Parts: sequence; C-alpha cells; structure tokens
Amino acid sequence: MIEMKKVGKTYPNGVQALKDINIHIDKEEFVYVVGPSGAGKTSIIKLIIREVVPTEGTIHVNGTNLGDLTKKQIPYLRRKIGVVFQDFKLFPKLSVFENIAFALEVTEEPPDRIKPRVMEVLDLVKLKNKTRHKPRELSGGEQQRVAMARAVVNRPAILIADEPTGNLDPETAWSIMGTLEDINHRGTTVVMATHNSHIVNHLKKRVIAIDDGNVLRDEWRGAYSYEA
Ligand SMILES: Nc1ncnc2c1ncn2[C@@H]1O[C@H](COP(=O)(O)OP(=O)(O)OP(=O)(O)O)[C@@H](O)[C@H]1O
Repeated sequence: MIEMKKVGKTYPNGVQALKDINIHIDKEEFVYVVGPSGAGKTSIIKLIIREVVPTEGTIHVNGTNLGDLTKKQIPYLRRKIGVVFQDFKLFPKLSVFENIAFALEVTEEPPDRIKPRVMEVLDLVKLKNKTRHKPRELSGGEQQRVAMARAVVNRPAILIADEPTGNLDPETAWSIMGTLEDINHRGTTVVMATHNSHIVNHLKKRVIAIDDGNVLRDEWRGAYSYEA
C-alpha cells in the first residue's frame, strides 16, 4: 500500500530532513507517525502525496512507483489519498455541504450521485444536521469532521492526517479519533502524524517514531516515547 525504500530528502537549502527511511504500511492499517518538532513527519507525508520528491530511494503508493508519475498523473494519485490538516483548510464561503460536494465535482462525479454521497459521509462524521452551516459557524471539532468527510468522500484507499487534533481540546480530540477509527474500520488505511502523546499511549496502534530524519522505532501497539 505505502512502501518507502531507502528514502532520503534533502531540501534545496541543504537541510537533510530524511536520511534512510524504510517503511512498509499495509492495507487497512492505522499508523501513528510521531517525533519531535523538525523530526521529518510532515516531510514523510509530503512525499506520500507527491507534494515533494525524494532525493534518494523509491516510494510506492497503491502499487504505483511515484518516481514514474508524470505531472498529469499526480491528480489521479491524489484521488486515492485523502488528507486532513491541523488547520482544517475548509473553504470559508462555502457551506458544509458545498465544501464536501466540491471534492466530488472536481472528480466529475455524476450530479445525481453527489447529494446522496455527501449525505452518506456527513452521516459517517455525525454532522447531518449542519449541512447549511458555514465553517465559521462550527466548532473546531465540527470543522475537523467536515474536513474528514471531504477527505474520504471520494473513497480514497488512504487517509493521511497531519496533526488532526492539534487545534482541539482533549475531549474533542478524542471524538475526532473515534471518527478516524470508524473510517479505518470501513477499510481505509490511516496514517496520522501527531504530537498527542496521550492519544498515542491510550489508543494503541502501530507507532513509527522519527527522530532527526531516521526511523527510531517501528512497533505494533507502541508508545509515544520511552523517556521519563
Ligand atoms: N521546504 C523546506 N525547505 C527547507 N527545509 C525544510 C522544508 N520543509 C521542512 N524543512 C526542514 O526539514 C526538517 C523536517 O521538517 P518537517 O516539517 O518534516 O518536520 P516535522 O517532524 O513535521 O515537524 P513539526 O512537528 O514541527 O511539524 C526540519 O529541519 C525543517 O526545517
């Protein structure tokens, strides 16, 4: 599903963000990527979605060697990968319904299929009663749930979440984790970069710990850290 072999990333300014990354993530796994600020977590995510290219090594996503992709093929890769961010990145002028429908319109979903599918994902994230609201009329947790609904509306094989609970209070963060687990149980692979040690230590999953551009640990049902 996601395979990185001997992947290194040196940015044009000479910063070596990733050194020798070897990771294999299978279909339907739920994986935390943890590590201190600057460790390289976001760089791994950007490589998976082909926002940046590696300086060394090879990456396969869903059987495709990203090194073989032409610029024109990148949008097709992105359809297989949903992404959510810490700051939600919703369109402020569009309603909840329109924010999600937009993702189907750009992939040219037949118009009569759009409404049922949007309502289906709003049901999944428990927001069917807020379809006409604008993002500013929602709480942070609700906005993140809209972002998740939008990320999965095209039925991607993989959902990448970069610090999805970063802007949320602890209780709301747990509700977001419930939604991510529901998405995972429906067959989507979830890769979540996080600093939230409480969640990682209590909702046990595979943990890939990155430090200084290297994989420090890769453990099934691991912990956030083993210090103190
Ligand atoms: N576009 C870029 N150009 C140059 N250096 C970069 C770029 N993006 C990231 N870096 C550097 O690469 C290293 C890894 O950054 P990255 O954003 O992957 O870390 P991170 O683990 O996601 O950190 P955080 O938890 O703070 O988001 C850092 O030293 C960072 O300064």
